Amino acid sequence: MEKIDCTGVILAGGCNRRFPGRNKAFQRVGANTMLARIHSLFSRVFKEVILVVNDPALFLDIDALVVTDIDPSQCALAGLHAGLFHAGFDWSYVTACDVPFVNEKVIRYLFAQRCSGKQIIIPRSWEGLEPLSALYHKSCLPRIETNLEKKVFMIKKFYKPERVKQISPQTLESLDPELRFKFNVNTPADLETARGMVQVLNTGHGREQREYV
Ligand SMILES: Nc1nc2c(ncn2[C@@H]2O[C@H](COP(=O)(O)OP(=O)(O)OP(=O)(O)O)[C@@H](O)[C@H]2O)c(=O)[nH]1
Repeated sequence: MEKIDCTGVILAGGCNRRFPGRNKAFQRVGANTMLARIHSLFSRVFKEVILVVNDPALFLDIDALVVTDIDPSQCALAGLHAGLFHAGFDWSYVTACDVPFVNEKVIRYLFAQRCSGKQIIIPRSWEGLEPLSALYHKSCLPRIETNLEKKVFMIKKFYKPERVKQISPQTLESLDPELRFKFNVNTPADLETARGMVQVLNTGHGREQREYV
């Protein structure tokens, strides 16, 4: 399938406080690190991939535009801001480096839902909106900047409801039945859960293994 005119933004500048001593981006789920899983899918789907970090020295090997936060607030909103600021396309799909099961069908569906008047196309799971698996238009930048200045860091707080298009959990389940695309790893226990979610199928030759993610 063709790559889409959209930037894939991966946020990887967090403090990993609930994952002490290790950087979540480099933890393995299945055969690859979480970051490598996301980057590999993004490189297939998007014409541009941006990684937003606070310590670029950790990410020298990755084939993506690596940028740092512009705002010093140290929160995911600051990462979203830098990602949209540097994006070469109007629309960006934004996710976090600790979301190992990004889903191409969900991404392409969200992209197809763009319409005039909307600045955010966002999945709604059974738990609520999923701001770190959503599509944002560059025109969100001024409201993000205002909230960063006001120190209102919760991402959803900058949304203007009439500019947001929500995608229902029922629709999402038709694309990703277990809504894995939004599973995120905060703790070592979450990492073990993610590893358990990777189903490995022995094909009969006993050697070749395929992951279903
Ligand atoms: N670029 C950038 N990304 C961030 C920043 N803070 C968090 N993120 C990313 O946003 C995503 C969600 O972050 P959180 O889970 O809220 O924070 P975290 O640092 O990963 O983990 P905790 O410290 O345990 O809360 C993760 O991918 C982080 O790497 C930041 O200041 N800058």
